[in-house]
Amino acid sequence: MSTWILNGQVWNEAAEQLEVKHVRVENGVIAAIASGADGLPDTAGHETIDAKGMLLSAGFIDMHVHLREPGFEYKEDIASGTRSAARGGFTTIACMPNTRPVIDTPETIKYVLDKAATEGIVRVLPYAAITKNELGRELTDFAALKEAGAIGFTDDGVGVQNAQMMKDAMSLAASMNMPIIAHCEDDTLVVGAAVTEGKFAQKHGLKGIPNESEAIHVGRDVLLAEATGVHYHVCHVSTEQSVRLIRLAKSVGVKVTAEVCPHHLILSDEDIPSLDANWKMNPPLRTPRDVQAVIEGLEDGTLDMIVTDHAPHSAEEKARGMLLAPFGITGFETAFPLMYTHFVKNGKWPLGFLLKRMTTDPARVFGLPTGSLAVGAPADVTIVDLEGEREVDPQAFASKGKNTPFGGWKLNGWPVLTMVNGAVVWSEL
Ligand SMILES: NC(=O)N[C@@H](CC(=O)O)C(=O)O
Ligand SMILES: [Zn+2]
Repeated sequence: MSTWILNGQVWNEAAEQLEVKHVRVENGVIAAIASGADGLPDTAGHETIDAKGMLLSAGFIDMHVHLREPGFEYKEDIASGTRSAARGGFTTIACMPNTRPVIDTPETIKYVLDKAATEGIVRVLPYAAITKNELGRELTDFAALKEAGAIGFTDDGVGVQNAQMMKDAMSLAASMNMPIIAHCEDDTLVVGAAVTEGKFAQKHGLKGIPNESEAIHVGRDVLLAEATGVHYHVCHVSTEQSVRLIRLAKSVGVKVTAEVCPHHLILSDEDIPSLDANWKMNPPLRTPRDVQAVIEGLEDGTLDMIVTDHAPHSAEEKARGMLLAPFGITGFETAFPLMYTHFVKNGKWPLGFLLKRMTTDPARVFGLPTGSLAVGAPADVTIVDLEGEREVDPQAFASKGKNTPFGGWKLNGWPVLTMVNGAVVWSEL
C-alpha cells in the first residue's frame, strides 16, 4: 500500500524557505521525496493526497499532555484525547501519570498502552510516576515500569518536595538511562494561591504564586542532576528565574532540557480579563517580563521544545471560579495556530524555527525515531493550511475539555490532515 502526498510545501532548513515536494509513503515509512521542480511523479497504482498550497511537515510531538485515563474519563479519555491531538497535528504525545489510580505500576502502564493501541489514533508514550501515588514518600519500581514501557519518570501535577527523594530518583533513573521529568513547585510557597504574584493578583486582592516557587525546584534539581548525571527535564517553564538557572546549568554541562507552553509564551497575568477559571493553570500566567524571558529562552535554546500541557477539565469544575476550580487548560487544538499566528505570521520567527521546536527538538531530547520527514523515517505527517483564518470554537473541539482562554481568537495555521505510521487518522482536506 503506497500513497503519494503531492505538492506539499516542505520547509528546507538550508535554504530557509518552503519548497514544493512530493512525498511517497509506503508500509508506514517515508519511502521517497521528490522535488516539485521535476514535475509530478507517476502516481499510477498509488493513492494520492493533494496538499497543494499547504504546509507539509513531520507530525508534531507533544511531550506533556494529560489524557486523564484511567479514572477521570469525564474530563478526557484516550479516545477523545488522541482525536484532539490528531486535530492539532500531533502524531506523538507523552501522557502524564496523575490519573486515578496514578500510573505507578507496570499494570497501569500496560492499561494505558493497551487502550492507546485499541482506541487511540496517535502514538501515546506514557510516563510513570516517580513516587507511589505521587505522594512523595516512596519511589516506584523504576525497573519494572521501564520494562512495561514507561519512557520517563515524573510526578507531574505536584513537585517532589523532598530533596533526598529526588536525588535517589535521579540516581536510579541515571543508572538505567531514563530521564526525570519535573513539575517544579515548592508546596510551602503556593498555599491558597491561584494566580501569579503580579498586577492581576493585586487588583483582585488575591494571594499570588511567587516565581520562586518554581525556580527553587529548578535550582535544587539542576544541582542534583549535576551530582547524579541524570537527564533532567523541566516541565512548563514559566519564570525568568527558571530560564536563568537552566541557562547557567546548560553552560556548565548539566544534562538539563526544558519545555515551555504556548500560553506562557503569549499571555501574561495582565491579559486575564476576569476571575474566569479558564485563565487558571499551573504554573500560572506570569508577568510580561517573564513572558519575554521564556520567549528569549526558547529562542536561544535554553528551552528546547514547545509542549501544550493539554489539561482538560469539565465545565462544571471550571465553573467553580478562579479560587476553587482545578488548574489547567486544553492545548492540542490551539497550539500550532497560536504559535504560527503569533510568532511566524507576525514575522518574529522563521517557520522552520517553530517546526523544529515542535518536531526535531522533542525527538532529539527524548531519542524518538519520529519528528522528521527523512526517507526511512516513520510516516508521521501533518498537513497545515497556513492561509485560512478561523475562530477558535471550544465547543467544536474533539477534546472533552472546552477550558481554554483562547475562545474566539482569530488564528491562521490550522492543521487539515494528520497521518500516523502511513495511515490518515484525521482529515478535512
Ligand atoms: N498544568 C495544569 O494546570 N494542570 C495539570 C497538572 C500539571 O501539569 O501540573 C492537570 O493535571 O490538570
Ligand atoms: Zn505540571
